[in-house]
Amino acid sequence: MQITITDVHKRYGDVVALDGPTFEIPSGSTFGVLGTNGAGKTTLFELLVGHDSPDAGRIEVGGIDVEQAGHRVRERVAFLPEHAGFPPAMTGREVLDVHARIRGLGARTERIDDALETVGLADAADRAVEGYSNGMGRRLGLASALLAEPPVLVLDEPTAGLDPRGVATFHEIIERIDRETDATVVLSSHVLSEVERLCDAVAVLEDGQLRAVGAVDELRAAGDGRVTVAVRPANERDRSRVLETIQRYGEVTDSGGEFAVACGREAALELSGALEADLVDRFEVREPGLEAAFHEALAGTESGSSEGAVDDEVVGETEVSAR
Ligand SMILES: Nc1ncnc2c1ncn2[C@@H]1O[C@H](COP(=O)(O)OP(=O)(O)OP(=O)(O)O)[C@@H](O)[C@H]1O
Repeated sequence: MQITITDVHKRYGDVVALDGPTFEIPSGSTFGVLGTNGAGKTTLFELLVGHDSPDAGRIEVGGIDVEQAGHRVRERVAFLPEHAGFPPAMTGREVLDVHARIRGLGARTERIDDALETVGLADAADRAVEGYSNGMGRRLGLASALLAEPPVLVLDEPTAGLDPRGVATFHEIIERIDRETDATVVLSSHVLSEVERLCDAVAVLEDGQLRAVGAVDELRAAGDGRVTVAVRPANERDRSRVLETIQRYGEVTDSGGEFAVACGREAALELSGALEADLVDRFEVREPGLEAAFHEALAGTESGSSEGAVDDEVVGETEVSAR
């Protein structure tokens, strides 16, 4: 089910949360909305699922205007919010049973079993939710979203706060949904590697504005050729020393205990020499990825110059297409 976002504006008091992004999310794709904290991702999702209305602009899901017919959109779109809580004394199965009834699905035992199976909670289904880990809670939220077998699944930072194993499990589940259903999956993240792995296409938001949009492959190709160096410290004790060294080479992202920095090939070589070998468990140089395109898109806007920026003609208007 295709989603179109057209010149959407939203303010909270003086804060401009969305400042006119316009792009399309192709039907059946897995689409990533990337952006740093406060970029406007959650706001966009709240509007997309009809929890709030834009001040101006239009969002259509499968040709239906969300503002005009929110109830029809909510039947088609399932939402995994960034923070979802459940009554702690209920079991996972009971939570899903209540959610199924609330949505008018009745007691669909088979569907509940399927959803639990899909998210890997079948064995924990009859345990109280209060005993679930953070990752299990997120997966229960996803199972709830899957109950209605929605054509559109909107996941707000689905892996935020999960440990590396939880992240990996979530990735596998999303990949399975992508493989086994026709659902259009829209997810937000600020972890580039995650979006690169899971998504066909991506939109980059910053300060509520669209900085780049396109198929992941196309955006990657439009990057500046910088490599990404991933470094895993050998132990907790040395993390800050390792980080201190890496920070000299660029902005560092930390995902699941592994640091990553985008830099030129020469700098990567220099960094490998600067890090004491016994402080590092893993040192990996990855070929140019989305990282470069992402930094380039944001760098061009900071300076206000076009130098080093993603060329709007090339990337900003690249037609988004599913792989
Ligand atoms: N209810 C609200 N009231 C006031 N300001 C808000 C509200 N919701 C969002 N904002 C502001 O709007 C901007 C966009 O926020 P939003 O939560 O959409 O960003 P985000 O990209 O999802 O960020 P994060 O990655 O931190 O979740 C931020 O400056 C935020 O402080």
